[in-house]
Amino acid sequence: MSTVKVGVLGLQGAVREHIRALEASGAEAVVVKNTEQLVDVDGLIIPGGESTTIRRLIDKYEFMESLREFAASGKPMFGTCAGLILLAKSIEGYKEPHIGVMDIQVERNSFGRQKESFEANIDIVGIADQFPAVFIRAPHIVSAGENVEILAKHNGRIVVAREGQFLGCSFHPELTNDTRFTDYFINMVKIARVY
Ligand SMILES: NC(=O)CC[C@H](N)C(=O)O
Repeated sequence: MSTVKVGVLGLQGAVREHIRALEASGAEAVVVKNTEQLVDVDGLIIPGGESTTIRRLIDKYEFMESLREFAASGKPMFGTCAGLILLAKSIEGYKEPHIGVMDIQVERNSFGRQKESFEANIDIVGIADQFPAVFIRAPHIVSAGENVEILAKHNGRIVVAREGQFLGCSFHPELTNDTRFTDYFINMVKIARVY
């Protein structure tokens, strides 16, 4: 199977780190800075960073319609940390979601009583045992619709989920050298492209 091309939304956040991780996993990686580039990629990662800042830049550069069209096209999307918040259909304390395509409700900064950032080894169904997950002011998934598969929890809170083409996690897989999470998403993109 030929290489897949995966975009990383390049408005703010851990963009370079995802590019490096994708390349380490053998995919072609593109920093997406304008809407035309979306047409050209087989899958898209929305990185971690600051969800409110990314949202402001999505509006400023008029990305929202194209992102929703991308989702409607069925191509895989992977949101990490702030990216998970951007994909969610519901955000606790907010009237409106951002992109709002994945059937989950999230709460921001929800590991607040622990250190601001921490690492934990977690088992993720179908992806990895003992994955070194780096949490940085991380959100968690409060509830999920019936078509959402819960793939991992940490301290009883949902931190990884998948709904068909949408994959989301609370932490930063791109900040470790463990390629298993990125490999899994690349595989989703390969399968989506074949069928
Ligand atoms: N590391 C992250 O992406 C943090 C997410 C950030 N706390 C937010 O709410 O957007």
